[in-house]
Amino acid sequence: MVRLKIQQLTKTYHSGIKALDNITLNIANGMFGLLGPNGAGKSSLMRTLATLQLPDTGQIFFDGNDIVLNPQQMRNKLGYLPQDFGVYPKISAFDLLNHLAVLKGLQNKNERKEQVLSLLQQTNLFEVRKRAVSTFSGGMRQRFGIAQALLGNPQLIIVDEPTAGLDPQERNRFHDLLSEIGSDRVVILSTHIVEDVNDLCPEMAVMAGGKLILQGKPADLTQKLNGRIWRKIIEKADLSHYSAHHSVISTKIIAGKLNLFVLNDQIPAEGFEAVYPGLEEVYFSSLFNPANQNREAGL
Ligand SMILES: Nc1ncnc2c1ncn2[C@@H]1O[C@H](COP(=O)(O)OP(=O)(O)OP(=O)(O)O)[C@@H](O)[C@H]1O
Repeated sequence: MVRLKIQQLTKTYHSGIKALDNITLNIANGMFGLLGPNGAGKSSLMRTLATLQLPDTGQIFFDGNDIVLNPQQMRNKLGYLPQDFGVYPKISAFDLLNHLAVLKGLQNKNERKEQVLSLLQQTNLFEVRKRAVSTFSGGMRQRFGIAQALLGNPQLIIVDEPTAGLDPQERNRFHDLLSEIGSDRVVILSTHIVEDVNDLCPEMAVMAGGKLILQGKPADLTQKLNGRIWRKIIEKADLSHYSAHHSVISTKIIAGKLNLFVLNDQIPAEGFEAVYPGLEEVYFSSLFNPANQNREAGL
C-alpha cells in the first residue's frame, strides 16, 4: 500500500539551479533506495520531505495528509538523519538522546528513559551510553544518528547519505541496523553508493540533474539489462577511441587493468565479452542514457 505520494515536485534555488524537476514518486512500506551522483537533487528532495524547505510547486501526501500544507502533522511522524548531522557535544550518549527525546515531545519521564535505553541497545551503543558523543567514531556517530531518528517511533524515516566515510565493517553494521527497522514503515535511504541500495532496498529510484530517471525493483532493472552489457580490458591510451565509438557506461580498474563497460544490444566489437549486469551497471547505464531508461522503466 502506497503511503508516501510525491506529485510533480519542483524546486529552483535563488541561484537558478533547478534541484527538483517534476518529481513524481509513490512509496510503500519498506526500504526505498534513492540513488544519484553528487548534485542530483537527493538532499533537496530529502529536506523537502522532512519539511525543512518548501517546494515551489507540487504536493506530498503521507497517509493521505498533505505535508506541504500541514508540516507539523508530518514532523510528529518523521525521523530524519541528515547528511551533516553535526551534533557531537561533550555530553554522554544517554543524556543527549534523552534531551533530543524531550525536544521530540516524549514527556513521560519513565517512558522516555525506557525508549532511550532500548534505542541505545538497538543501535549497539548501550555499553558506551555514558561516553561523550564527541569521542565516538564515525560509525558510532551514525548509529547514534539512527537512534535519534527512531525516537518517537516515526512512520517515515529519511536517511541521507549515511554510510559515506564508514569502513566496511561499520557499513555492514549500519546495514544490519537499517534492515531491522524497515518493514513496517517507510524508510528512504538516499545515497550515491550502489552497494547500499543493492544490500537493503527492494525498491529504488535514480535521480540525476533534478529529475527522476529510473524507478523499479533492483532485480527487475538488472534483468532488463541482461545481454546488453559488455566488457573489454583495454589500454588506457585507447580509452578516448572507445568512448568516441561506443556507449561506454563506466570504466573500472580491476587487478590493475582498465576494464571498459559498454551498453549495446549486440556484441559491440571483437574482443568484448558479455557481463551479467549488477545494480552498478543499471545505475551507470541510467546515468549514461536517462531518456532511454525512462522509456524502459515505463515512467
Ligand atoms: N541551499 C541551496 N542553495 C542553492 N543551491 C543549492 C542549495 N542546496 C543545493 N543546491 C544545489 O542544488 C543541486 C542539488 O543539490 P543536492 O544537495 O540536493 O544534491 P545531492 O544529490 O544531495 O548531492 P550531494 O550528494 O552532493 O549532496 C546542486 O547543484 C546543489 O549545488
